[in-house]
Amino acid sequence: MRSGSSSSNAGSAPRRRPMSDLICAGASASASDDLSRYSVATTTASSERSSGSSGRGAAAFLDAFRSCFAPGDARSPETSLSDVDSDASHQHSQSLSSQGSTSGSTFESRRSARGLYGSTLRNSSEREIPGDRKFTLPEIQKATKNFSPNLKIGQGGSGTVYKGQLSDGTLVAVKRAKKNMYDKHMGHEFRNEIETLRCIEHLNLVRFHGFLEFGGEQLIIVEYVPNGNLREHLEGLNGKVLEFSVRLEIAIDVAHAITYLHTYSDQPVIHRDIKSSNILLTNNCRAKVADFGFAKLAPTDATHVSTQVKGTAGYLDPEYLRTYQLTEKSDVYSFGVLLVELVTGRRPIEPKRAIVERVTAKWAMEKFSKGDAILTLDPNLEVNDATNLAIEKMYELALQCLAPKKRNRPSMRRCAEILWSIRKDYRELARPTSS
Ligand SMILES: Nc1ncnc2c1ncn2[C@@H]1O[C@H](COP(=O)(O)OP(=O)(O)OP(=O)(O)O)[C@@H](O)[C@H]1O
Repeated sequence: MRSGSSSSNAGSAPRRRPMSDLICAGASASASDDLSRYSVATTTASSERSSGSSGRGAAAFLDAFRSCFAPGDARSPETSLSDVDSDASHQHSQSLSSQGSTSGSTFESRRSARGLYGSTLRNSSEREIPGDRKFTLPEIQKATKNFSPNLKIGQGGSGTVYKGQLSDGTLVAVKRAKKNMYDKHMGHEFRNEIETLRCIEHLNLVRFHGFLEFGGEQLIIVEYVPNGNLREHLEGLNGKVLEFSVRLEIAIDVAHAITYLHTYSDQPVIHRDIKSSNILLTNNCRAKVADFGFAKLAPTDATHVSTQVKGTAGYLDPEYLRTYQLTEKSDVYSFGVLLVELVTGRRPIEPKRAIVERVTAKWAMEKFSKGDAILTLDPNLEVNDATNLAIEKMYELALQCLAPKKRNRPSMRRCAEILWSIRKDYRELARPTSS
């Protein structure tokens, strides 16, 4: 299905939104206009980005995907993961020790030249990023009741997240960086998140309000997203099962968000940490992608940037692990893992299961190849014709996203188009028939 499907996408469903909602504020052209405009920009930016899945068959993908997990491959996700994270079930972000080459230096220097990197943040006195809302430390202390433990809503690798309410009533999430004077790397990560957040605006991305650095404090103030993260929902922590149709919508929201990052924003951004705990949900279960701590601006004059490997165990692109060459396709790989997670409800790595089931994506793709995809469906979900077909199609897409070689993975834009088509078919089949 091509962009024409976006018009069928704009029909009667209650939660449907115009494409203009999905792209950067200020864009007003139709969905297909926007898609083709940015498609051209993408193609010229990088030859890598212009390559699609090239119509390869599922079997070929599966063979290649299997080889990714072949025993003895020192770079296989299983090996890498155990090296990286002995307690994979926690899925904390891991910064791998391997340092890549410096072929991304052009990219880094261009970034510096643009003033995107460090220039406004070098001094330690209080300041705000130009153009963003101005915050003061007392204001944020008041909003978070002086970082009250009762208002703590999350703990990540680089800091603690608090809920807060500004004096005008706006609810915000305040990310407070870990205080580690000796860890320059951590400061770098935190600033990276700010610099990235400044450049982007999209309905399915957590909105950036501002930044504050004062004395030893580094604070990021973003939109508060009230309904927890996707991982919590898949685990049923809020007491309700996330219905299949909602999971499909979430997949589409995330695909839109990453498509925007890769193609619509001023300079393409690679998120590098797409995972279920970074997908936040609104009360209507719309998804917003968060956590730009690892994000990197994609090079527009090269096919990749060589960089230190970062990301989360279970979601990491094996080719990036092997070559340190980062492209948008690493996010596509992580998105493939996320698709499997949405269908199965399982974490990407389940250390307590039988060996054949431990790496969820591998297990699910094997079942899919034998025609048993339905056996992998989250047991909390109802099996019917609509889900049956949708699972098959979602796995077909997941298999392409999980292709060991990035050139065989689809673009995120293509993923979104395929998911629109899956949603259309799902709705048609799920509609009650009048007898
Ligand atoms: N804007 C927000 N609104 C509501 N809750 C949030 C927001 N940002 C983060 N959280 C909550 O805080 C948790 C931790 O977020 P954070 O981005 O710091 O770390 P993480 O992604 O879990 O881990 P890491 O940073 O190590 O990858 C999230 O999983 C989410 O539950």
